[in-house]
Amino acid sequence: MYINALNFPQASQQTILIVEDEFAVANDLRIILEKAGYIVSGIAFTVERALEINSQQRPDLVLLDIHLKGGQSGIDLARQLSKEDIPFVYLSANTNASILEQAKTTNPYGFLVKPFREKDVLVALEIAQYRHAHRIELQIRQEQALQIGLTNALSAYGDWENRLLNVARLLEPHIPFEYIMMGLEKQKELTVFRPYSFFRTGPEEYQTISMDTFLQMSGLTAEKLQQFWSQNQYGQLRIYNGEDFEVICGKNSMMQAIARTFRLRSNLIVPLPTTQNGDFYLSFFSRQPDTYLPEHLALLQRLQPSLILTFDRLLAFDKIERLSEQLRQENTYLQEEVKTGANFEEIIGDSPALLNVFRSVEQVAPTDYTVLIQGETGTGKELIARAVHNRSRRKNKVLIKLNCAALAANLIESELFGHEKGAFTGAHEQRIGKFELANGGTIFLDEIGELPLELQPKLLRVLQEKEIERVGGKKPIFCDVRIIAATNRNLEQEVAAGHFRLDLFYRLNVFLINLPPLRERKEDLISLSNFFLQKIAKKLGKKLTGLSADSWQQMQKYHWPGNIRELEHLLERASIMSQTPEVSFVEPLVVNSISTSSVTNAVLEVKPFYQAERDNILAALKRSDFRIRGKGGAAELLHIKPTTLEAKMVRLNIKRLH
Ligand SMILES: Nc1ncnc2c1ncn2[C@@H]1O[C@H](COP(=O)(O)OP(=O)(O)OP(=O)(O)O)[C@@H](O)[C@H]1O
Repeated sequence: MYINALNFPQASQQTILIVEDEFAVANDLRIILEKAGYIVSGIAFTVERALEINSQQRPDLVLLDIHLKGGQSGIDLARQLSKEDIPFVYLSANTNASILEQAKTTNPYGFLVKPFREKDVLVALEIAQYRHAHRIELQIRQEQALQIGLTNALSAYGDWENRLLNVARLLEPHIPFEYIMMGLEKQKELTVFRPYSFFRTGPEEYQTISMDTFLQMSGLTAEKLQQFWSQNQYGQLRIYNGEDFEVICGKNSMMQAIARTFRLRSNLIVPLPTTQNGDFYLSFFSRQPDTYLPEHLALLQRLQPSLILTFDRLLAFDKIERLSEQLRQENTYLQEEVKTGANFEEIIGDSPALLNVFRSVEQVAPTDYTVLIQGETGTGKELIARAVHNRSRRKNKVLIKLNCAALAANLIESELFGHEKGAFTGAHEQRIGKFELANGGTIFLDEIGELPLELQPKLLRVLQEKEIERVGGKKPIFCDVRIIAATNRNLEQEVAAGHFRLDLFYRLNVFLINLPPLRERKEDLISLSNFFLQKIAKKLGKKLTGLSADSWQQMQKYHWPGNIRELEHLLERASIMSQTPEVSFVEPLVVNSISTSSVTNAVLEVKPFYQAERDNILAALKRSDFRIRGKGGAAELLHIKPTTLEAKMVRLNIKRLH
């Protein structure tokens, strides 16, 4: 632009209104303007007077002081002038930052800082006139640049937080705000996306407001926030200034909480309907009660189509990436499941004790309650967990099983919650954890009593907030997972011994299912034996008709410390050895329960529990020739799962012999 202030040909045609309550300043201005050939349409000391003069003669431009006598300020008048498309230049002296911020929101055509020189005034006027004459063209160019900037920012490499922060930076000069929130309105799938909020702390300075920060600043509890959030609803593109803002805050608790926390007084909301997971929205908040103008609305309306397109594409891309990762891991998991043959759900038995358990399963399955299954090893806790899942609304989603005793202590966290690439040595790729994998479905935490104390608060957080955080991750991820936990320990005793957190125990113990040991439901022995013999016959390709009377009698007397797993193993071994269709035990079942009254000092050497456990494991390993798995392996002798035995060996520092 070429400016020749002292020889402006159209100056004499222009009428200027001076709004200034200091007479000396106003008079100086009048002299400068008239000397340059402008016509001064009037001098007003107040907004009211300025409006009066304007109604008689529309000026070509207004020179406007920010601080004026009377109830209204120059900023109030500026808003009126904007509506009427009259260009204006502010005159100001020692104005503080907040007033300047407000003044900026009115889109002035220039600023003149007092005291000013004649030359400054004339140049400012010339620029203002030029800008006004070319405003449409300028606006189009600015909008195009903004549109390109927004698309680039959104498509840039990086995480959502950075992308959206750049979006906020680009929008702020056009749509002022102190606080901005961006996210998906119907966040059924919070895992895909959660809202991002930024608080403007200064020009070009923003603070990311995470959920935790917001909770701290607002004083809300996580539950309350979740409740407000779920009720949050946005309508169409619109402005809430002044009273409208108060009204909407009265109806929308989420908005009210934000407004109270950051002292906000107006809002502009822009929904961007995408084809992915509901509407994306941008919500601008300002500390001034009347910041948002129809022109802001109009600008966003013009930007809307390209923003929708970009968000749609990005969300779809994100979703595909996530789903394919989940699918890949689900596949691996299911393949493992099929290999372990643990996919059946046939629970045999009709003893009153077991029927009671069935009733509990029917009762709790349709709810989303956390279930805690307690029972000795081999009583069928996993079967019951599957039964709960298969009778729940989640039955078509995956049930992920995790044996807390069989995890290496240093990998447990990453197994449960996943990790980001580079989170620790060896984390070459991002990996989603079992909780994320189970999203929408159920997670079965077997041997929960073995969960290390330091991980218990993290599990508690999932139960309370339904949120997980990947190792090395920056943001929490929402997980809609039902939890079923099982233990063969008495968790209450574990709490008393300080091995298990009381708060976690209460969270898990919402609905307790006690699975009785086999010795308390011997009525089931017949049907269980028949069921297993049929299964074994098929597997071995042998004809098996039943058990010998002697074996049957032994079974009735035996106390079954390894419960149903022991029964199955015993029948399998006997069937293999059996020469006839009628199966008999090769070795008699030893009833080795000792009543406390018969215990003598010679029988009972008291050892620390871990020592006794260690000795017992060593004995089993010795007997099995250090074989853990398979028939006659140490795990079978101890009536525990091989994976559990392996974990115990690591914990008790028992090294394998190769
Ligand atoms: N009622 C039942 N009907 C048929 N099979 C059963 C029944 N109960 C248990 N089983 C079988 O017994 C074995 C052990 O069951 P499961 O693994 O569910 O026990 P658990 O209590 O989870 O054991 P642990 O405490 O060692 O984890 C499995 O092979 C299971 O299929």
